[in-house]
Amino acid sequence: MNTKNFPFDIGITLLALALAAVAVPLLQPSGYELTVLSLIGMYAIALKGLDFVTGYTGEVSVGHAALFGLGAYAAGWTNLHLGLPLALALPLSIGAGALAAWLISFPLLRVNGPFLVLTTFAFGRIVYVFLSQASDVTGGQSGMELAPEAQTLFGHAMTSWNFYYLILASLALALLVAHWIVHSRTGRAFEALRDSPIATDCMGIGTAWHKQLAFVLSGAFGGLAGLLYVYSQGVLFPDSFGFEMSLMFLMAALFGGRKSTFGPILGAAFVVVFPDVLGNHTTFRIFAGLTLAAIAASAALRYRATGWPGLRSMLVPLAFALGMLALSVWVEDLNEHRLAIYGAIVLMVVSYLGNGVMGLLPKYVPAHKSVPSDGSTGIRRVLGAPSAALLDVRGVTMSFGGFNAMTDVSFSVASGTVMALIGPNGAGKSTTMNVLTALYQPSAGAVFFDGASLANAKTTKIAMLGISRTFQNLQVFGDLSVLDNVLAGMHHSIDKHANGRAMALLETVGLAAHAHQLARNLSYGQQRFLEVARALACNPMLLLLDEPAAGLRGADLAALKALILLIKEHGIAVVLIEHHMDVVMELSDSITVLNFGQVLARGSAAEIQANQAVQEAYLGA
Ligand SMILES: Nc1ncnc2c1ncn2[C@@H]1O[C@H](COP(=O)(O)OP(=O)(O)OP(=O)(O)O)[C@@H](O)[C@H]1O
Repeated sequence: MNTKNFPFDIGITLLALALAAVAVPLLQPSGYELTVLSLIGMYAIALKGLDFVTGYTGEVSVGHAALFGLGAYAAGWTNLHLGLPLALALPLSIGAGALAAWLISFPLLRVNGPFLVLTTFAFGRIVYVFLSQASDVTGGQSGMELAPEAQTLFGHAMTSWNFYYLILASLALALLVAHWIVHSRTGRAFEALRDSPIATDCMGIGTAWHKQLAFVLSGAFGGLAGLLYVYSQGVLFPDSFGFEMSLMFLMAALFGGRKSTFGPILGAAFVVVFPDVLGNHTTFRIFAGLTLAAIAASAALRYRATGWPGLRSMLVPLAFALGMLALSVWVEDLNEHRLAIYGAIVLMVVSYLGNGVMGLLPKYVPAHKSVPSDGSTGIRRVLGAPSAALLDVRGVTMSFGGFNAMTDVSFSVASGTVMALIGPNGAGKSTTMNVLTALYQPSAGAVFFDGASLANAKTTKIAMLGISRTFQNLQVFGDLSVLDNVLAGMHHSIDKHANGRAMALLETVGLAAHAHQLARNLSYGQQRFLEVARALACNPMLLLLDEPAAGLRGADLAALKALILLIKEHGIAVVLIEHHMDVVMELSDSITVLNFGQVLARGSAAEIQANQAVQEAYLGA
């Protein structure tokens, strides 16, 4: 990804912020209006932080307000008790948010789904109870009030204008930093782990570390927003950082739109301004009219792009916007229905506009600078002397609660050769691959790779040592582009030549024309080839292919055979699990047959074909 070319999203957002800086004085806002704008800015920074977690790694946090609060209280406390000027508390607030997020990330790593949400909830509660009960430190429910000098810049009074510009500048900076992070290999890793944690680990990227990093970043951004909050408000109350606030952050993040630069600003504006909009008849009518216009325009654009299916997806939002306009015209007193309308709007956006309000805009696809292939195959040749037993599996037993999926399995694979692992369904072939990549720890036996034992080696370490794999149940990173899937495989070797080499790999597997497409839009067969390209991007010495020909026919099957031979020519050892016997017999230098978790036979293709026991157990069938 090219971080020097600002795409549309960040460019437009920064331009909008710059225009706001120029235009707001012309509108002669009141102090109150400036305070509202400043609040939107602060919340947008906190929301951008939350987006690392919700948007990029795909987790849900309902404890974000606690990080915001800790940043605010850390600065407030040091100002009150140690006299540290708030203007100098920046590292402290960012550090407090980041540290708390790092600590909570340890229990979060152990859980998923609803348990993860509950853990963030519990964290938020603990922080809230601390802020509201530890009166000696935080002032408890009576709050923490700072001296007026605290809100100065080294003695110079700060006006609401000063705060407005300070927050605008901080927001621009926060958006730029976030943009830089999500467009780096780290951002790619966040998205990879969201789509397939197993594949992420198997490419050596490290799911756990990147998940923690996303939480730490969300804490750092939350802490920064907290500092701006205490600096501009001068007082802190625990209720500003409780569960309701966390929920509001989450709602605003989803409302504005995930993974969008402008989304957090829209989300923040919605939660700050909308209660006022609803309180006034005229403003609500204007809002309802503008909403209908925006949804109608978006529906028209979708109709033009994709015809009836595009329009159909917008019918419910259109009906909703019409209903809201009718309501704003006919119902006199909206005040008592305020909360219901608020809830209905959130429900609508979250359920029917998957990408939030920003999803209403036509998808902007930046013109990709087509990076040419570097002209090679993209496959890294294995250097050094070939090894007769690059992979040496010795007496491995893998037991699941008393059931042995593998019993005393031994085989070895030489560099630059193809060894097929065949056998009936349930024979233990995929289990073997899972043991080789440390997704399972064997109950007995040992695995040696390139002369060293893999005992206790983690999945990511094994990838770094030179073993990469594909998956029987496809594990592509669906929401990344095809090119980014391959670049994710180069996580540890990324350099300025990476794009050219990734394109070369895509050319080698026949997917160069699809480089900028989302991987999930590829056909099943194309995704199989993409997994091979991604695994090759990790520079393996040993490649494990789990049923690469499943679902392939005709020309694709021939292309796969040629590809496996090419891989072998580069000195890479291949373990091939396959049910297509023509592929196995044509390509294999040796074959190991598994049956009920045990090695039934070993030998060349001819020997295996002639083996009576194999005939009976597998080939005959
Ligand atoms: N995590 C697990 N827990 C319990 N049993 C498991 C687990 N993983 C695999 N097994 C069992 O181990 C046996 C071997 O499964 P495995 O997936 O390795 O077979 P396979 O040879 O790859 O089959 P197929 O050709 O159908 O993919 C099966 O009986 C399976 O149910």
